[in-house]
Amino acid sequence: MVTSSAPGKVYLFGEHAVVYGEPAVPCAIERRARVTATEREDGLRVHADDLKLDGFTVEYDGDGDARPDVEAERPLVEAAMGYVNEAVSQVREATDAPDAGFEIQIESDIPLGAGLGSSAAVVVAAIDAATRELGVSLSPREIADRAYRVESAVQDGQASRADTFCSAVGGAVRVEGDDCRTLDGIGNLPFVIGFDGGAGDTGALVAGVRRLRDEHDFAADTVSAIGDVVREGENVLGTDDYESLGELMNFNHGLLSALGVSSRSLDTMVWAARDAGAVGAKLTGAGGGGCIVALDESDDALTALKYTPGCEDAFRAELDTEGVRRE
Ligand SMILES: Nc1ncnc2c1ncn2[C@@H]1O[C@H](COP(=O)(O)OP(=O)(O)O)[C@@H](O)[C@H]1O
Ligand SMILES: C[C@@](O)(CCOP(=O)(O)O)CC(=O)O
Ligand SMILES: [Mg+2]
Repeated sequence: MVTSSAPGKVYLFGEHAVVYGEPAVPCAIERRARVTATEREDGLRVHADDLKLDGFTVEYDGDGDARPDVEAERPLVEAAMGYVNEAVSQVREATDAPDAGFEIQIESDIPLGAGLGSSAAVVVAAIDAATRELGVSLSPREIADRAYRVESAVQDGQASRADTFCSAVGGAVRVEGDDCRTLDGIGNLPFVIGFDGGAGDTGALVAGVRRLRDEHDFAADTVSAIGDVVREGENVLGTDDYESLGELMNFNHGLLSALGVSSRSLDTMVWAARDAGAVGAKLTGAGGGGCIVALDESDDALTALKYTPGCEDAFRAELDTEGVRRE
């Protein structure tokens, strides 16, 4: 039995545009998914108590047929289980054990589908735990690469390496296409997170941006403009010029909003944080609902968010310099 954990993340800049080759800067945060893998005879048994569908267990027989212990529509179960299924396929391939069976237990402090990278954290931790369980230890970069293939498969071929690389190596990173690097000397930015209690469908939101980008030149320009914001942000990162960083975050949010991935509650939280003095605020991740990230050294934005109707939870997020690790 092996337990591994991996962190979630916020995007300082660049989500969505990163799918089309623009750079992005996600930062790992101290909220983790923990996955325990135990080898079993055959098939796959998954316990995911945090997965809404209110916590359920799915057992797969040797033929890959899912038998959930709750009444749920099959497509719903399959959608929920996609990441774990694909992660186990990657483990079987990496360990050269096509028939390996696993009991997988998932526990996570990262809200699901909220833009904090729960999918990447679960997949990265699952690949690490299950490969180690079979006596194979992959480097964080190899795990990141396999986890990327999982996200790509589940999101219909439309994913970037950003979330999975960030979760595997930790800290602040920069991803542009296949080029993935760690950013040194960033330090702890004063991140405040607001969570509306909801979630967005990453695959559908990514597909929506793709459609707009295919249909309109101005939408393609909007995606490129996000890349420009990131490139400018890189010049400021590592300095203590939070004002400029914040201004660029605000611009990034506006561009994401133009691409249709914000929501009323995300906008409300963004404005609550700004009105309380945050130097910048934007949605993080795929959008549609879920989380915003604001930059504020004082406690004012945090307090304001806690009293903002529609904001279910607000908390500070510390940079997590550690990526995937065995527990
Ligand atoms: N604790 C968990 N247990 C099982 N599956 C999880 C868990 N957390 C995340 N997942 C998987 O990740 C999906 C959410 O990923 P996604 O839509 O990319 O949002 P995000 O990565 O922003 O949280 C869930 O639908 C589920 O399949
Ligand atoms: C929208 C996107 O850029 C980030 C999605 O992040 P999350 O799964 O919502 O945490 C998609 C991707 O990079 O694969
Ligand atoms: Mg995700």
